[in-house]
Parts: sequence; structure tokens; C-alpha cells
Amino acid sequence: MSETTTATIARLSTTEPGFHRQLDTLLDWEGVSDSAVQARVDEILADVKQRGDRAVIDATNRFDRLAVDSMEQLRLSPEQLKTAYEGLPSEQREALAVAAERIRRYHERQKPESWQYQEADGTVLGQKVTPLDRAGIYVPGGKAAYPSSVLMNAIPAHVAGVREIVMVVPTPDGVLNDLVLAAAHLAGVDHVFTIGGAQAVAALAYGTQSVPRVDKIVGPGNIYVATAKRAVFGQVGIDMIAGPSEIMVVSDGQTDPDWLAMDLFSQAEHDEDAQAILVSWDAEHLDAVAASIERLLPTLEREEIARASLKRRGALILCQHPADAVEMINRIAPEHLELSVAEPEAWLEEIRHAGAIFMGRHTSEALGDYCAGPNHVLPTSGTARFSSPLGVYDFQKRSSIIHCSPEGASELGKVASVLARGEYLTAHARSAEYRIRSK
Ligand SMILES: NC(=O)c1ccc[n+]([C@@H]2O[C@H](COP(=O)([O-])OP(=O)(O)OC[C@H]3O[C@@H](n4cnc5c(N)ncnc54)[C@H](O)[C@@H]3O)[C@@H](O)[C@H]2O)c1
Ligand SMILES: N[C@H](CO)Cc1c[nH]c[nH+]1
Ligand SMILES: [Zn+2]
Repeated sequence: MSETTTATIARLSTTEPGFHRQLDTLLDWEGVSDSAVQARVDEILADVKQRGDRAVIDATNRFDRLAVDSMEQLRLSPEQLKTAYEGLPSEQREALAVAAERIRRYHERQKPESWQYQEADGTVLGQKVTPLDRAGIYVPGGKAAYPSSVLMNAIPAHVAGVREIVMVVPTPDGVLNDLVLAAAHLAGVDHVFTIGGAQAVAALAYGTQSVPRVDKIVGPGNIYVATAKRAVFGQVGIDMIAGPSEIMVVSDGQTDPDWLAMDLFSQAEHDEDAQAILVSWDAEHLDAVAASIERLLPTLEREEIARASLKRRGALILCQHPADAVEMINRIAPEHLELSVAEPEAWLEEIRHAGAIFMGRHTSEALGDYCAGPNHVLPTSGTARFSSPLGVYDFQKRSSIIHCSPEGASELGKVASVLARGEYLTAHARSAEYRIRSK
């Protein structure tokens, strides 16, 4: 990337010529526009649309290395979920329950209400909020199992009042994760299919003989999932593009370098495509974090993935002063932003784009991943410029309410008539004019 690239992680400086180009290269998630991925996803989507269950089975056998011949073998019953929940060690059951309760309490606050108001002539205007009939939740499972993502997807759907929740989760090599099953039981998921990737997205979007077609697909996933969600949008709703995890940390130089190294690893260990960036205006501090990275990286269970991620997409960036860091935050629009500074509140007003903001040295991003309460399904790859965290609002839609009194219809009819005739839409005009009262 630059002459200062070390074997482990790139070192960049905002004063270097070519810094902005280097940053662009670093931020580019190549796979998004990779034509080979696009072609494979298109092929899978078309196949599932045409052959339904059979195509899902074939793709699952191929990509998750299974050998099943019926969809029944890819469906988990409510009894299986309950058994997994009851069989958990009590420490895990309690941790799930605490996380679920905190997530529920946070999302209850997001619940929008229907509203109405009445005008002087008796006309009533309003907005009616309605939950989706059926939501599809994608829980990733390729390189790690994500019980926390089951809770983060299903609980807001429940709070929103969704009638039916269909969950898909891949089980590579047929390995079931009891915590994932238990979380599905706890969160009240209605149907679970052990399928993933583009074939799962297609099954939810189009419906198959076994998988019910849903109204909206939510949840994070890898490049195949993200590309498939983008492709089926329109046929169904989608929440956002939530791709490989990202963390951007801004440090004032006073946080323990070991803490910061581990915060960067916490996202790098998700995926070779994950992104971990640290920005500081203290050069010696960056050296200290670089040393912590070298020392601690070999101690990770997922060293290989984290190392690949740091090498491919990580960076320690030296800026000149805090204002540079703010500019970079808004430019990168990170999924997760850690403000590891003395007075994080003072930064908030200037920050316009970030999925979730972790305030102060003690708030590690990992707490948000599991149990703080806010959702961990967040916009990635700069899409926090226009997308928000997954929330109750993603599982609801709004209808406008218009109820005119005779007086209201008469007065509005005059306005509508003029505008409709201006558009040469005379049936519109006459429809409104019928309701104008003669004096
Ligand atoms: N943004 C968020 O909120 C959030 C939350 C959790 C996880 N994540 C991210 O989600 C991602 C999960 O990725 P994952 O891979 O672990 O699980 P995944 O479930 O997204 O993908 C696994 C599936 O990908 C498909 N696949 C794999 N290789 C393929 C190939 N060559 N051709 C066609 N299909 C193929 C398979 O069908 C497999 O079932 C990670 O990047 C992680 O960082 C993001
Ligand atoms: N960091 C992920 C979102 O980008 C969520 C997660 C789940 N488990 C651990 N982490
Ligand atoms: Zn994480």
C-alpha cells in the first residue's frame, strides 16, 4: 500500500502525498463489484426461481458440503430448538436471556405509533403503522456462528408485531450450533431452515415448495448474501447492505495500546474481508499499538483470519489533529466507531456518518455486538451515509390516512381542480369537482 506498510498492517499518514488515493483503495470492498460473484449469484437466483427446493438443495450440498436429498433435512423443528435451549449450560442460557432482555428493552423505545390530527372543518389526516406479515431473517454461519445475530434480527421483528418470522442459517458440513438454535427458540422464530448464501436469499424472496416467500429480508452476510439481497430488492424489501464487519477507532493517545489492538482484532477476526482502522494524532501511540498488534496477534484463536484482514484492509493512520479525524470519520462512514478519547460527547455533534458510536475508552465495540442493547446489524462499506441500524422501523410500514369532511372535500376540491386542469388530467379534476358544494 505504501512504503511504510509493515508485514502486519499498513501505516498511513494524512500528510503523505497520495494519502487520499491510498485511503480509497483501502476502503474499496472489491468483491462488491466483482463480476464473477455477480454472475454466480445471478445463476443461483435464476435456478432457485425456476426449480425451487431442488435448486436450494443442490446449492446447499455444493457450497456447504452437505449430502441431503430433501428439504425436510434442511428444516429445524420447534422441538429441536427447544431441546437445544433446555440443554444449554445455565451460564449460556442466562447470558442469552440477559442479552435478549436488554435488546428487547432498547428496541421497545423505537416503536413508532400511528397518529392522527383533525382540522377545523372536521377533516382527519394521519398515519397508520402496520407490521410486516412475514419477515425473513438471514443469520450468517459460514465462518462463525452468530447466536447474537439471531437475537438482533428476531427481537425487533417481534417488537414490531411481525406475524411470522422465517430464519435461514447455513450449517457448513452439517454442524449445528446449539446456541443459535437456542436463541431462535428464545426469540420466538417460527421457521428455521439450515440454508445460507444466495440460495437462501432467493428462497426467501421467491418462495419455494417448502420455504415461505417473505415480504422483507433482513440481516448481515458475506459477499454472496449482500449481492443476492441487492439483486432481489424490489421483489421483496431489504433492510440494507450489511457486509463484512468494520471498526474505526479514534484514539487521543491515552488508551492502553493492548486494549486498542484487541478492539481492532475483534472485528478483524470475523472475516478476511473485515476492516479495522485506527486513527490518532499521536505518532508514538500508534507505534505502541503496532507493537501490541505484533505481540498479541499470535495469541488469537483466529489469528489467520485476523492477520489476513489486517494485512488486506487494516491501517494505522497518523493525522495532524482531531479535526482531521472527524473529517475521516465522515468520509469513511464506518459501521462501528470507537471514540477512545477523554471527552467523547464533545465530538458527537460533528459526526454525521457512523452506524454505531461507542463513546469513551471503556466502551468496547464487543459489548455492542452482544448485549448493550442497540442492534449490531449495521450498515457497512460507507452506506451509513444513508442507512441506519436495523430496528423496529425496518419491520413496519406506514399507510397515510385521509378522511375528508364534506366541507373539507369541498375546499380541497377547488384546489385539486385547478391543479388537475393544469396537468390536463380532467377526470381527476371532475372527480374532485363533484364534491364541491354549491353555495
Ligand atoms: N454487519 C453486520 O451487522 C454483521 C453481523 C454479523 C456478521 N457480519 C459479517 O457477515 C459475514 C458473514 O459471512 P460468512 O461467510 O461467515 O457467512 P454467510 O452466512 O454470510 O455466508 C456463508 C454462505 O456463503 C455461501 N458461499 C460461500 N462461498 C461461496 C461460493 N464460493 N460461491 C457461492 N456461495 C458461497 C454459502 O452458501 C454459505 O452458506 C462476515 O463478513 C461478518 O463480518 C456482519
Ligand atoms: N460485529 C458484528 C457486526 O458487524 C456482530 C457480531 C456478532 N458476533 C460478534 N460480532
Ligand atoms: Zn463482531
